Amino acid sequence: MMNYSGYPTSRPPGGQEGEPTPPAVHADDLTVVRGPRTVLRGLAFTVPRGRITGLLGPSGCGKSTLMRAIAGTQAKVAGTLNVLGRPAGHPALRTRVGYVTQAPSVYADLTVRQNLDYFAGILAPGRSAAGHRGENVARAIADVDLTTHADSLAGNLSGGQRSRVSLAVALLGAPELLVLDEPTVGLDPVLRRDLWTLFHSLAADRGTTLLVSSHVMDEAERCHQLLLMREGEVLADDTPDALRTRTGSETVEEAFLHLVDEARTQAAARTKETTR
Ligand SMILES: Nc1ncnc2c1ncn2[C@@H]1O[C@H](COP(=O)(O)OP(=O)(O)OP(=O)(O)O)[C@@H](O)[C@H]1O
Repeated sequence: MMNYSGYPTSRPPGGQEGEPTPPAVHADDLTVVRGPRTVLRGLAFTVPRGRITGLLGPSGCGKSTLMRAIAGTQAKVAGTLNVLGRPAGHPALRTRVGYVTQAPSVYADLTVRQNLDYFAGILAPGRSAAGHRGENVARAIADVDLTTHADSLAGNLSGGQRSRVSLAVALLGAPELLVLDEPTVGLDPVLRRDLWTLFHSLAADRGTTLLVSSHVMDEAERCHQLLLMREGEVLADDTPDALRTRTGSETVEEAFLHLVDEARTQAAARTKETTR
């Protein structure tokens, strides 16, 4: 059943039947300060559930900072930032949100399987969960296509393979929201395509929401929804099709450039207005 906002209605844990399911992420007037700089300024956007939202923008525009805020690891976050209906960083979100940083976080002196066994043991400790843990570990390794490397030391893998071990760790708990910071950077085209196929099957078959950052505009075409960022602000929050149509562009890259020019013109007009 859909409600007026386009979100399905269901009974959220502890909620009333018929209440709308909150979006995966809802931000309003979100501001983040890092050191002396305001890195994110007054952001307002929504990330829908069960879809792939691409977070795109040039290097340094604030993508990682926004992802850290959503994952609850960023200090000095002001404004509204709700994740799966709770304030970002809420302890109840720990098992519901998977976050993969740009730097792979795996133990180099353990094999792929040992890394996953270790994290699976933290998620579901105890002897009685051993069978379940084994299944989850095998599934996560297969998901990221590392079955043939399961017994290799993580330290002996390539950078791209290590990133996929990190992704497999995040998949272990079957999170409702996966926040992936530049997961395809440095991967060859075949692996990039395979990862995008995995992202689509996670969304379609498991209902997972994915927020995927990239500074490569052609990856935008693979997303259901886009958040285009520039210099700490959201330029657009729309589908690739709508963005292309609205700006009369052939590609999302062209649409992005169009929006940048539009924002510059508006900023110049505002400056002229205030100096009059
Ligand atoms: N610890 C910090 N103190 C002050 N400023 C910081 C800090 N970390 C990042 N910044 C600044 O915040 C801005 C946003 O950084 P962020 O890493 O979020 O960008 P990004 O879009 O993810 O870039 P990239 O694609 O290169 O990873 C940058 O201008 C960066 O210089």
